[in-house]
Amino acid sequence: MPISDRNAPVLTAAEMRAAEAAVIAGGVPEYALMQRAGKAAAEIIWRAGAKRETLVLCGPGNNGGDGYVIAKALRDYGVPVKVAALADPVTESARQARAEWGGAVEGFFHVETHFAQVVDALFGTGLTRGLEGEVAARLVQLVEASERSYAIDIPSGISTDDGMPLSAVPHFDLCIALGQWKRAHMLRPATGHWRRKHLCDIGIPAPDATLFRLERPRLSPPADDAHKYTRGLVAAVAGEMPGASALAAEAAARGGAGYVRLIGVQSVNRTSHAIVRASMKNEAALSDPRIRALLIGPGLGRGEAGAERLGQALVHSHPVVLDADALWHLAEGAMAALPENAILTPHAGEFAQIFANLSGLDISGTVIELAVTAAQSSGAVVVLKGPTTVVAGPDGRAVVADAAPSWLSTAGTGDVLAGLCAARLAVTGDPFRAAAEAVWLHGEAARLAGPAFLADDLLPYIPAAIAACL
Ligand SMILES: NC(=O)C1=CN([C@@H]2O[C@H](COP(=O)(O)OP(=O)(O)OC[C@H]3O[C@@H](n4cnc5c(N)ncnc54)[C@H](OP(=O)(O)O)[C@@H]3O)[C@@H](O)[C@H]2O)[C@H](O)CC1
Ligand SMILES: [K+]
Repeated sequence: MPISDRNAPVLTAAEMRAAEAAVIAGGVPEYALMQRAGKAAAEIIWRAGAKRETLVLCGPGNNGGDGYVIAKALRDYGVPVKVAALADPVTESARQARAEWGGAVEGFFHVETHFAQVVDALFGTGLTRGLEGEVAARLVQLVEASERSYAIDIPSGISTDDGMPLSAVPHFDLCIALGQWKRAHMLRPATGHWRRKHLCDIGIPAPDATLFRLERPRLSPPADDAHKYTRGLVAAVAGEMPGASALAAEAAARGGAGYVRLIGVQSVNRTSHAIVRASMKNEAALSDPRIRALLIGPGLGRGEAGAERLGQALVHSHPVVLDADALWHLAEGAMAALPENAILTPHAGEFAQIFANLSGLDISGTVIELAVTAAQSSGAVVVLKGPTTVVAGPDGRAVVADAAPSWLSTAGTGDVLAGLCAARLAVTGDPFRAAAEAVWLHGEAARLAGPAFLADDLLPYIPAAIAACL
């Protein structure tokens, strides 16, 4: 189940093949799908490149088959096209596509090197190993010599399921994904091999997907009769470095919570007066049954005092967001104390520290497998933060955020994200939805803030990010 109908599925190669097989079993021939794919890709290439001379590189499988369909469609648009094949077609559909192209097919190593446009239809989801050295080098040469380049489905040499290059892979202007997004379309380092990507819908639904691309969520304004408690009370517990929890608390207030209480802080410069302070000694402040989300970790400290505060905070079993130093203490053994609705927001280093030591947990794989395994083993929603952030739930669902600005790699942005997670948890009561919304709002606030911001600068952009979702 996607978290909203805006979230497109992201498939493995095997899931894509299964989805394709289901459509074929339903009566659509494979060749018809190839026609749809090739024609859709050709239209994009023609719109981008008009009548620039184009070289289409075709491999032996159905990716190559798409290439022949593209070549024919471009020729029909009046584009001067040449085709160069690495090998003869080995599938029935690719043979048919080559027959319908009907034009000359040149040798991959013998065709001239300089073309305005190059289309890579050598290998797609059927890649089983890296390209031979001289094949990869020739592909790089042809693509680099062109003015524009297009990778059909996946750049040849990129492994579909983990986004890793298995041989030298050039950089393309556009990656044209066919049917559905595949994992490589979301994962680094693959995502560094194109400037833009585009998905062509060719009528292949993906019914059983568990991984989705994070898209703009739909949010609602507060109900007509809302008051601060019905909108959600967030309690943020401070620690040794109160500035971090204050930043997170302000992000929570901007992120839609009706009331934010900052507990255990003596003095913080410049915190909004709307954020209510309370002492750690005031037990009622922490046990308050109206608390819909407890936030602890930013600036907590790794000493005894931090551990003690975490223990005090978890006693009440409020829905919780655990970040930063709270995760550090968690790694020291507090995992069992997690309440039912918990969100953990580790970056890669914290993630390794928490989950590496859990016995029997296989933490190999891409960030997707890591986050899903961690969520399933901990029973919490895991937000694995990084250049590609993954939100995973204990039920195996995950969303991947592939487009966050790299300017987010600055101190304090994690505190802002934790505050947003708490706000959305207080508002929605659903930790998976909350974390996905928070990651999107965080990325959007960063996009709006532009380059070289401080984490504090994100705060005034959060309302505009929310406005984009209403
Ligand atoms: N999924 C869909 O709905 C549609 C997909 N289309 C396109 O089809 C490809 C997938 O096609 P497939 O034939 O499964 O695979 P490829 O074309 O990617 O390549 C398979 C052949 O290549 C050989 N191979 C694999 N790796 C290498 C390598 N490094 N060097 C040389 N040869 C390689 C492989 O042979 P083996 O030796 O491994 O047995 C195959 O012969 C998908 O990406 C889409 O572009 C449809 O056209 C539309 C619907
Ligand atoms: K390709």
